Amino acid sequence: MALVVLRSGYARHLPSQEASMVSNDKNGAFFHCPNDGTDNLSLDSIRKTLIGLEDTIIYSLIERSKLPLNSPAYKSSPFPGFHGSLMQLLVKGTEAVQAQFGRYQSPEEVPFFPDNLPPPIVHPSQNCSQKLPAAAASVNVSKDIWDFYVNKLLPQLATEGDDGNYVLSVASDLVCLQALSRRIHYGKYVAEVKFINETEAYTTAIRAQDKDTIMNLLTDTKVEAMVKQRVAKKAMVFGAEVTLSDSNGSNTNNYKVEPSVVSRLYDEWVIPLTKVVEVDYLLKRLE
Ligand SMILES: C=C(O[C@@H]1C=C(C(=O)O)C=C[C@H]1O)C(=O)O
Repeated sequence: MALVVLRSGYARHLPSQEASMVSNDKNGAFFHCPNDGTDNLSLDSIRKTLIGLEDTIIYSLIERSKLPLNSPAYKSSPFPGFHGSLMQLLVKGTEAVQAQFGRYQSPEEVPFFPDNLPPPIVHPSQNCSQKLPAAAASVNVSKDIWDFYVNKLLPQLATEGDDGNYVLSVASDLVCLQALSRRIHYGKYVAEVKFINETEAYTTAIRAQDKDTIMNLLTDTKVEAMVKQRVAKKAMVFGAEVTLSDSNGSNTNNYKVEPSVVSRLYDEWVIPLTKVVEVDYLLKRLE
């Protein structure tokens, strides 16, 4: 059985055979477009997308910080037919539904549980989602993202405690994980543009499988410094506690998520993993 969204907008479960015949022509409006409309690749347009994703990531962290840690949701406990944590169960199930709507047809959307995902019944429209060479498909740092999120970031975000809201907590975790993953795997587009802009230099380094040279070619320390400064500032602005009592309307000592947590997140994880994605993509670019 597969979940099908009909032209009428209603969703129905159909036998898989019938579901795979659902058309996704233009009139059917079943099309997928990266919400930034990346029809043409340029470093500026991609960087603009990454800046937009900073907002998405920071807002998602602020939402998660409203709930306590709820640690039982991350411990392995037997569920009928599934041995894993509540978080793993919810992420796996959500990804299975989203896969049917074509979520993982874009190179920047990488599932955390790629095995046995159902086939898409909705495919991206050709006229607006950017296609990358085949090398992009196998570049995947999801495990690293999951590990740092659960083991390093979450304890800094959520206060100790258990209010039993496990499903709300893990649903909020998934929003954070998908935003972080999208930002980091956007490194594939960055790498492609850098390859196009400096094909000869990258080709020589790729042919020599020279990771250090590739890393040096793609690193822009000025941009990285600006990114870290900007995300800390956004955390201050987005996470400021607004009060009606004091003169300037906000209590500047109390942020929903510590700005230093966000800038360290980028410094220690988001930027390094984005660059790992860029290097891994480029090493495969000439295959
Ligand atoms: C993403 C880019 O590539 C690298 C990674 C960056 C990041 O993750 O913020 C910033 C600059 C580069 O070192 C880029 O050049 O914009």
